[in-house]
Parts: sequence; structure tokens; C-alpha cells
Amino acid sequence: QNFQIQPTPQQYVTLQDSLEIPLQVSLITDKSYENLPAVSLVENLWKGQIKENGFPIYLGIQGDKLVKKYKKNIPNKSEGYYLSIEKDKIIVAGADEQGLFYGIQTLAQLLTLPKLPLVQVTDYPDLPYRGVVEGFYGTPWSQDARLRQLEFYGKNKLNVYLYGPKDDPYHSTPNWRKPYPPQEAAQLKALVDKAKENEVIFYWAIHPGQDIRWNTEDRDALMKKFESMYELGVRAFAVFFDDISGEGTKAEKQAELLNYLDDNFVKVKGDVAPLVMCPTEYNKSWSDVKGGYLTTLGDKLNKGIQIMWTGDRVIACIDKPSMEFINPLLKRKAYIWWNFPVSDYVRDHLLMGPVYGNGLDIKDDMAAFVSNPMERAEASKIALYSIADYAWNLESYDSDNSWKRAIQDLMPQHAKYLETFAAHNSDLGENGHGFRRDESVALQPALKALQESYTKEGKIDEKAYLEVSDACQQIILSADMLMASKTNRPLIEEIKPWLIQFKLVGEYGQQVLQMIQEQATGKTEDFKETYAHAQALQVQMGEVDATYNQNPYQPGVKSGSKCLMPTFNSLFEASTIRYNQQQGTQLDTRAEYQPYTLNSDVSQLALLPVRRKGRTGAVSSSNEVILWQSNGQLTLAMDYPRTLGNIVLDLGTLDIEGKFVLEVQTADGNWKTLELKPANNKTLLVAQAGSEQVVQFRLKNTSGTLQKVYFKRCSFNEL
Ligand SMILES: CCCCNC1=N[C@@H]2[C@@H](O)[C@H](O)[C@@H](CO)O[C@@H]2S1
Repeated sequence: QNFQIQPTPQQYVTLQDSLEIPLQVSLITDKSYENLPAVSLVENLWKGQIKENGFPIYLGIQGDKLVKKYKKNIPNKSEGYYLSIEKDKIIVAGADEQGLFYGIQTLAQLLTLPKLPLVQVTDYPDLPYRGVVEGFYGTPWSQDARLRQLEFYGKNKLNVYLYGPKDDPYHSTPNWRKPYPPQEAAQLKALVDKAKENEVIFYWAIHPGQDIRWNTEDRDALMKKFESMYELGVRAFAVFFDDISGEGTKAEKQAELLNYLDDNFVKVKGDVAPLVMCPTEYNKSWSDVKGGYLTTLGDKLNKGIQIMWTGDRVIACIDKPSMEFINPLLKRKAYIWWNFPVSDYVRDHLLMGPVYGNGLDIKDDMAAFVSNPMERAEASKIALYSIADYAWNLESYDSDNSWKRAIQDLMPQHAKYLETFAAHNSDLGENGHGFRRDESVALQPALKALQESYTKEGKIDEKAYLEVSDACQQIILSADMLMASKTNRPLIEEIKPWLIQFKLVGEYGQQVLQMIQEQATGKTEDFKETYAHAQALQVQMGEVDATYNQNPYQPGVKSGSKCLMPTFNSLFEASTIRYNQQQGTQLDTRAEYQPYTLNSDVSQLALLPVRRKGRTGAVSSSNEVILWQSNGQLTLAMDYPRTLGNIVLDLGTLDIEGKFVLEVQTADGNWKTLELKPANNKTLLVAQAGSEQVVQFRLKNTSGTLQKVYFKRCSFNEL
């Protein structure tokens, strides 16, 4: 990977020469700059080696006499800079203080090379606001994670961090009216200071919409809260009206409130950034243009107020048509909130793949581009690195090149391993938003060839076989090396469950390859053991999925879910079917490991699928009326004794007394009856399975006659 400046600069001229890195430098700069982040950055680069007679570094800002000579080299663009590394001096001249800081950041990157190349960099960002909105549902980032993020934004020339974690009670309902308690206040102040050091605008967002009343009391409460945040050093504010219902959704009222804040707080203070607001209708699929919400905002909101937008849908890439739809309605450029790599709707997946799909021709159509990331802060950095690259210089953006550099930047010593992991952990799986990503791209042709040649003709495509076999080796190696990595432990701790799963995927692939090899070559004496080994790995993958990351939404740990696992599962099934045909055996051909097995002599229940989701098991419900014959029973058997919590039933009636009996068989073989109690105002019944381990439970019609019931729910959870 030859060296590239990040983000890709607008103009970069090398003079095909270089100089030894100066060991001592002297800073020639205006006295008034000594507290600027740019100057402290230089001081950090040459710790203690800043001497009078050192190598001269000129630091200036457009208008200084110091850089008057370079006046025409400095781009006339906010945050722009001119960096010139010459034989006898270095010039860093910013269009403003942010630009000066970014010029030094670029110099810092060049200093990682063995020698300093003689270059002239003329650079500036395409977009005025670029960064991150911590706006996801789930565990808010920790203080340390945020501090690391702000440092990362400084390095990658991102200049916005919007603090708006949905689950922070002082950001949202009910406590948005209350000031932060001392401890939280101190933490926020530390973030504000860290942001300043990195030339990042720290926006504090408030989310009052769920219970705001349109009266002077709440308006003043909001002003008061902003005042208390101002005291903490906050100089940029946002008001979010997303994901709410009721009174708070009125455009006229929202506009009135925002304009009041703009006129009476922002303009009065004078040193506060333009307000940012998040509309209730924040994407095209949810907007009713004729209803007038957006046009009211567009017409009524003070021109300086920024309005956020996620695009054509909640989760969508941003392109020219999207911007041509929204900008005329808002009568300003929309401030893009891009919902990637946020994964709070696919929490069992990591989104580690390349950033792609956004238009490269829309730099003049957006007021900003900010990313809503994953609750896993370090893992989000692969995407954030590329978003920084994209938002700084859209036309030169190359998603694959940027993705590789992001990985290199995150784990220089283990880039190869992290790239292997990231390549196979990038798709979201099925989800309500229908947003998908590529995955296992480089291996797809071989996976496809292997699958087709074997499932169709029972033949092995040797070339594909070797490629997939090598890939499985690489997967296992990468997982092991990353889990044992001594560098970037915060990242490893975040993704560890997925690394454990990823290794199992690689091992499972190896066994499945062996199964098809043995079956196709007729060397079948080992097949049964290889098959059992593959099943053992399925069990372990099931256990990992049921153990880690157990959240109430999408619990568990999915890895290689788009290409690797579907291919391996299909080869597992196909080779087992072929083996059964050849040997007249009855090996279970199901690849999806299922710890729970349903048995029933009630014909309408017998074939219902059983799903495991995290630690919950459920029989799919039926929409029919079940003709449940006398003594008919439904049994749920465990693969080995397991401790169950509740067993939940819904037969469409509470009147089961003397009709149905629920029993559990414990590990010692005894059966005991459980008491089913109504659980809600409908027909839900719940029983406690007790603390003993259960091998199976059964529901039996003991009424002596046929019973007609519904089968709306039969679920249970493991403790
Ligand atoms: C236009 C900006 C407003 C976007 N507001 C959003 N709120 C939700 C976020 O908290 C979630 O993280 C996001 C993804 O699930 O969906 C929506 S996007």
C-alpha cells in the first residue's frame, strides 16, 4: 500500500526529492498563536526538540505578514491550507486556524515516512461540515471511547461531533430540562476541551420532542439547559425532533421554537455555531410533501438554521436525485445524517465493509455529511475513516482503496488479518430497512463455482476448492492473530464475540470441504466422523450465538452470514443427502443447528418449525384452528438438559382447566406438572419451568375429547 495522505488532498505536488526528518525545529509564528491547537500539535510532534536554531517551520494564517509571500498559494476556502516542505524550511499556511491545524495534520502523516518528501500540498474540504453524530439506540459510547474518537477526527480532518445518544436521559425525555449532574457535566466538559484541541465542533443535541409543551415555560427550560451547556463550554447546539409522536411533531411550532433560540441565544451569544435541527419527517419515504411539514420548515426556519436529512429512506445512500428532491423543499442544502455504519437494527452483525454507494457528484448539494455509527466505537472507525475521505474530497474518493487504508490505519501490524475479518463481516443480513452490503466479495466466484459444481453434478471444482480451502485457513489464522493481538485492544474487546464466531466459521468450512471431498471421491469411511465434526462446530456456533451480545432486539453473533455460511450449509446438506443416498443412511441433513426438537402427533403441529433466537426458543405460530385430538400432545425436546425460565403459551383461550396439561421432564427422568397462569388481559398463559434442568416439556390434551384451539404462541427461554 504506497503512502497516501488522508483524506486525499485536492492538490499534491511532489518534487521527487526528500530531506532527513529534522530532529530539532524552530517555530516561526505569530506570538498570538501560541495557544492554537495547531501549535500544540507541532509541539507534540517535536516533543522538547523545539530550539531557536532548529530547522525553521513557518506557521501562519492568511493575512499574517509571516505568510504574506504565500498569499496566492493559500486556497481561499475555509479550512484550507498550503503546506510546502522545502530543503531549508517548512511552510504551513492556513486560510484560517482550522486550515493551519489540518496542514500540520498532513505534515504529521508525512513524518511517518522514513524521510520527508519535498511536497507542495494545496488542500481544502469539499464540505464545510464533516463528522459523526452519536445518535444511535443502544449503549452510549464510553468517555474513553469518545476521547479517542475526537483524536481520530482531528487526524482525519473531521470537524463535527454531534452528541445525541438516544439513551442519555439528559439529552432526551424525561430529563432534557434538567442540568447534568456534576459527574456527567465534568465528563462533557472534558469532551468539549478535547474537541477544541482537535478543531472539532462539539454539538450538544437535545431531544425534547416526545414531551415538549409549546409554551414559554418549556421554551425557557430549553434556553436554561442551553445556558448550562454553554457554561460547560459548548458552542454548538442541535435540536432533534426525530422518532417522536404527538404535539411535538408540529412544523410551525418547531420552527417558532428554533427561530426563538436562534434569535435569543445563538445570535445573542455571538460565538455559537449555526443551529442544527433534526426534523420529524427526516427521510423521503416518511414524508408527506403535500402535508406541508417540510415546506413549512423550509419557509419558516431562519435561513442560518441547518436541517438534517437521511435521504430517500431511513437507511439509504445519498445521491443527486435525493438532494434534488429535498433541497428545494427546505430552501437550503440539507445537512446529511447518513445512517451508516449504525447497526442498532441489526445488532448481531458488524458493519466492517467499505463505504460505497454515495454520489461523487454532490459536493455542492449538501451542507454537511455526518455519520451515525455503530455502538461499537472502535469498530466504526473503518467506516468513519472512509467517510472522512469521501466528505473531504468527493470526486477523488475510491471506496476500496480507502477501505484498505482505513484497515492499515487501525491495525498497522495486523492489517492483513483485519482485512480478512472485515471482508467477511460487512453485510447486515435480512432487516426491516432492506439495506444490504456486499460481503466476501473476493471469494464469491470460488464459493459459487464450488457450490454449483458440487450441488449440481456432485463434482469438485478443484481450483475453487483450493481457493476456498486457503480462505478457511486465512480465516482461522486471522481470527487467532486478532484475538491475541497486543495492539488496539479496545477494538479487539469490542469485536471478540465475532472473532470467536469467525474462527468457527473457518473451521466449519474446512470440515464441509472435507465432507464433499470424501463423498465425491467415495472415500466415505471417514465421512461420518467428518460429518459429526461439522455438526459439533454447528453446535458451537449456535452456542456463541446464544451466549454473547444478548440484546432484546437482534441478539447473538452472526459472522460470514451472506456468503460463507449459506455456502457451507448448502454443501453440508448436499453432501449429507448424497451420502445418505449412496449408503442408505438417515443422517440428519439440517445444517442450521437446532438444540430444540419438536415432536407431535397432532398433525397440524407436527411440522411447525422451531426457531432459536438468542436464548429464546419458539415454535412458529399457526393461523389455523387446531383439531387437537384427545391425548394428542406436543413435545419440545432439548439436545441436552437445559435450565428453562418461562414457558409461554397462547391457545386463544384461557379456559384450559381440565383440558390441557403442561409437564416437564427433568434430567432425572421424572415428569412434573407446571401451573399455567394468565399473563395479560388476553389469552397468554405462562408457567415457570423451575430451577431443575429440563430434557423436554409437553402439552397434552387430557380432556378426553377433541379440543379446537388456536396455536398463537409456544415459546420458552433459557436462563
Ligand atoms: C435527519 C436526521 C434524523 C435521523 N434520526 C434518526 N433517528 C434514528 C436513529 O436514532 C437510529 O440510530 C437510526 C438507525 O436505526 O434510525 C433513525 S435515524
